[in-house]
Amino acid sequence: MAPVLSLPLGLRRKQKTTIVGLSFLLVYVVIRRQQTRAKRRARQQQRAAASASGAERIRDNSQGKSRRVGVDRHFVEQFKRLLPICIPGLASKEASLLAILATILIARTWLDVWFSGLNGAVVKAIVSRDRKKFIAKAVIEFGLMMWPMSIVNNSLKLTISALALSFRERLTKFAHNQYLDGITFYKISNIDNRIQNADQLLTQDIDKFADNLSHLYSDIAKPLVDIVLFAYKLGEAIGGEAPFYMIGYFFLSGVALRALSPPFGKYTAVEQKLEGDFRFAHSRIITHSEEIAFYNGSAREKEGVNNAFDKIARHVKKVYTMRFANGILDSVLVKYSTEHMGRVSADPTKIVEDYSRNSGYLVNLSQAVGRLILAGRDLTRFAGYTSRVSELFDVLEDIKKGRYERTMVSQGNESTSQSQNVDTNELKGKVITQDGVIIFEKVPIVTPNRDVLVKELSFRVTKGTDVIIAGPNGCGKSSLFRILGDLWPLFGGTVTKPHPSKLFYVPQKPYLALGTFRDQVIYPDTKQQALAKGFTDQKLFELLSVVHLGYLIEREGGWDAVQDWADVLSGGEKQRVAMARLFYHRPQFAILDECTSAVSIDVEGIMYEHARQSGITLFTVSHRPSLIRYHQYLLRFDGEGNYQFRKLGKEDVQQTAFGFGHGKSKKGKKLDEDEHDGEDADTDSV
Ligand SMILES: Nc1ncnc2c1ncn2[C@@H]1O[C@H](COP(=O)(O)OP(=O)(O)OP(=O)(O)O)[C@@H](O)[C@H]1O
Repeated sequence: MAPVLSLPLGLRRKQKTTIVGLSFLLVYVVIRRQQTRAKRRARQQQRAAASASGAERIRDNSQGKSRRVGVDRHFVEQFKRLLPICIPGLASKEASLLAILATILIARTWLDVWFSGLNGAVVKAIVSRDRKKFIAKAVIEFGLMMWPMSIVNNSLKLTISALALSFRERLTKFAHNQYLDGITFYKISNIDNRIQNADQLLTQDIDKFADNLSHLYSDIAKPLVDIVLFAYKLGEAIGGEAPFYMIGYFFLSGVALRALSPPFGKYTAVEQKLEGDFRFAHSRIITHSEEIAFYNGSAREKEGVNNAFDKIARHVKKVYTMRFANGILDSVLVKYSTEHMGRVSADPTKIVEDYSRNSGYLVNLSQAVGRLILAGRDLTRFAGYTSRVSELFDVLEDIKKGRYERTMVSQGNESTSQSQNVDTNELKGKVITQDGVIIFEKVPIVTPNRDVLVKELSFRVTKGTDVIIAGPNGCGKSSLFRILGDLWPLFGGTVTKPHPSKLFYVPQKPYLALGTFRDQVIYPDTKQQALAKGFTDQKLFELLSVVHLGYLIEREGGWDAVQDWADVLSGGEKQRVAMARLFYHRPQFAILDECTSAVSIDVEGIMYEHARQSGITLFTVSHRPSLIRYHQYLLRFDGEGNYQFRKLGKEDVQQTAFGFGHGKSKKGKKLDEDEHDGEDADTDSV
């Protein structure tokens, strides 16, 4: 404050020497601090490379390494990529809003200049005891001025809110287009494991990024306009020295603050991730409330959510303690240095007017420079959100291009984890689209972790030939379908299959969508699409009767009833709805993955018969030998990497078991490891 006030005006030699000396000292401290930090960072990177990935590590997509999130070149690159999404062009709504905001900010600065002048005139009127002038200035002009001031201030808030919402809308729609493009939403959480909580990123982080961006524009643009204008006005009134020294002082303070501040950008990104984990822990309790209640698992779950929360609390505590120390520094270097000063003149009343007006300019100028420096602190927080949002978009883009990255854990003497990049465009597997047939030729069944479950699988199934698939838990039965459905990458061989619209998957736990009861049966079609296919409610009722669910229409209040269907229907009812859905779609091939496990054997038989009559060829995964009778072929895995594909005979129908143990199958070898396992597949083709 005081030293700052006296610096610009009438500086003596001694004072100038002190300033130069202090500046050098400051620069020295900053450089030393940067060096220490660089060393510490290098040590941290070494440690990070040696150890497994920790929760607090921010990953660099391109290299899978830890890196500091802050206002640096990387941030600028990320920001440059996000900006065109937020502001797609000069003719866009966002560009217009920015132009309006700029106009309002200039109007606001102009009003501040007016206010400083008015302030001087009011003080002069008081000192010269000019009652008339006092009333004209302090009461009338001041009163009138409140109107434009208030309109401008509120317009500022309105425009910033509109801008934030527009940015959020652009980013959210952009993200949704990518996330829900094909099966990207599946791959982002099942194949790639760079992102843990995509929901948190899509909801909270995008919102915070948009909000920060809209404020940042005014937080930076307004002080910049203020600095130019008030520096000019002040220079006009008291000469150029004052604004020069003041800006110089704040500039040095800014450099010092930047160097001494902890990496708040990184902390923001970490905080968001921890918030995501916490939310996820709670949403799991809601999703699995019934199972948890039956197990009486509340104490265990409480431990889980409390742990997730404690991590947030510890982190936030660390951050606010650092913010406290940093805030003191901010205040000392920037905030409290924004005081006013004046200059002596001849006429006593003019002196007061000048003093008051120039003080106004000076306060405004110093506040503007101060705000600009403090905006730098907000910028580091913004860098955290930028990093999170751009990481989401990077991963989405990678997945779209067929690339994924996965941290895999290898169990050896020591359990280690390493990141692996897979570019599916470089894989040797080939897909041929052909109606009425499914052929696997030397296809390895490989998990995204590169565990080889079956080295080479070959079989051929034509339309009308139903196959039952058996094998111990974890041998790769569902994995075969994940490969068939393009969920998992095809590492080799050739798969010939009909267009995906002619394959239909019925899982053990059917998905029930939000919406009416009709929506459950026709999912993912809409009512209009169903009607276009000729499915009136009457026809749908016939399908429902096949699976013995006709009573539900009356019980639940008709086809248009909306309920939380996952809660309302029993396990068996859900599975029967899923079978009705299968009959509605009538695909060429149906993959039935333990989808009748909760259905009574008689109703199961009726459903299987109906599927055959409808011309749907079945691929059934089941541990129930009672289902053998509905199939002509058996594909049997032994859990050791071998399989058998053969025709079923009469004697098979009498079987009471598939002849496998119920234990977990042996984990496959890694894809890159040498593989010498013998393959005693007894293959047959249909
Ligand atoms: N997303 C995934 N990423 C990595 N490995 C996976 C993934 N999903 C499943 N696996 C692994 O693949 C192996 C085969 O799983 P799969 O679901 O095909 O077994 P399954 O034969 O259908 O077993 P079950 O009879 O128990 O349903 C298992 O060891 C499992 O841990």
